[in-house]
Amino acid sequence: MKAGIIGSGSWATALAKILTDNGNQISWWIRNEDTIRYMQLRHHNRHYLTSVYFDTNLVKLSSHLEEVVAASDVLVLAVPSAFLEDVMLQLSPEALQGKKVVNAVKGLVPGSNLLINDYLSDIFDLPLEQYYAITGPCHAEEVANEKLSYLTFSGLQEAAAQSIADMFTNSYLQTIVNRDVIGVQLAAVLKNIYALGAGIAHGLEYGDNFLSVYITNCFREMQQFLDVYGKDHTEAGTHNYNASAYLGDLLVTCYSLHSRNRTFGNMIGKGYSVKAAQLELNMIAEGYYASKSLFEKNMEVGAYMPVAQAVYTILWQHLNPREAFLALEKGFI
Ligand SMILES: NC(=O)c1ccc[n+]([C@@H]2O[C@H](COP(=O)([O-])OP(=O)(O)OC[C@H]3O[C@@H](n4cnc5c(N)ncnc54)[C@H](O)[C@@H]3O)[C@@H](O)[C@H]2O)c1
Ligand SMILES: O=P(O)(O)OC[C@H](O)CO
Repeated sequence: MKAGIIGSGSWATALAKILTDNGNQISWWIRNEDTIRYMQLRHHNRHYLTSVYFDTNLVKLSSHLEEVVAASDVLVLAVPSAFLEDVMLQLSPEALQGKKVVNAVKGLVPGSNLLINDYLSDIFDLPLEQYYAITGPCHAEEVANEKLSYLTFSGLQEAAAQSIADMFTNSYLQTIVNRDVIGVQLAAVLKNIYALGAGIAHGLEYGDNFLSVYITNCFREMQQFLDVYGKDHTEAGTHNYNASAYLGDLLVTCYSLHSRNRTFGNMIGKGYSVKAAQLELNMIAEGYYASKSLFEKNMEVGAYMPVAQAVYTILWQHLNPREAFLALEKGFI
């Protein structure tokens, strides 16, 4: 299977490393011509994971999206959710016909608040059977350093999910395959919101004891949301909450210093404005967009989500973080 990657941030670069380390030839869509020229000359991405060098014989770079999509059987999406719609709308509605689309984005489409599979189904008529999700606790920076990591590949077509996972499996990357393609995506969206909240707590100088209680309550809230959501969306299926795509990703994003969401939240807890934190981070914290999308989505779902709601209200309605956390403290078990 010929693989294509859409995006040039940290995660796209990490996934390109894994695929090319395994000897796969890839087509890679990079938006910026200067970044392409730099990579052709210097063999690494000048902005993200700069220590990762590529065998340029294995990498075909292009800023023409249609070209990359046409050349790929398996298309990996790794653009932050806030830009995904702008990127995908460059394609014709037939462009994804017959393709396997592998979503590595941990987010909802801002505005419509759709899961990526629902968005691709609406715009490109992509059946869920051709759609796969990559989730799990995995920071691009650790992939760059070849530290042992685990990724989960989910899809209704388990055999195809397995063959995609096999393209990524190697000595530093273990893969897990399941059919829970909706649940793992929602868990990934939620954990970004909770990690941002963990960062806020850290910025407010709560300690490790509180953080462990906070994460416990977030994990329960995540399950409550998925349980309520699943009642109206039977395709959501059953979820193994103790698997690494659920609990593991929540833990790594709340605890790791690599986490963009935690770092962003930490600045908010310390008193930065959203704008100032965005400028300082210079990377995308998905939890910021997710908090709004999830808040709106939950108006229909109706799950009890005090933590996600507090994060949304702090970021989007200027609620004082200290006051929000004082209110949360009382409800934790
Ligand atoms: N970084 C990780 O460790 C990691 C791990 C798993 C999943 N993810 C997910 O991967 C996705 C991508 O995140 P990332 O960490 O690679 O982001 P990043 O912050 O490293 O990169 C941001 C990317 O967005 C691009 N960009 C900026 N403005 C744009 C625009 N207007 N249009 C199109 N692209 C634009 C930049 O060129 C860059 O490629 C997110 O959904 C994230 O949750 C990231
Ligand atoms: O750096 P974060 O917080 O965006 O998280 C990245 C990955 O989703 C961790 O699995």
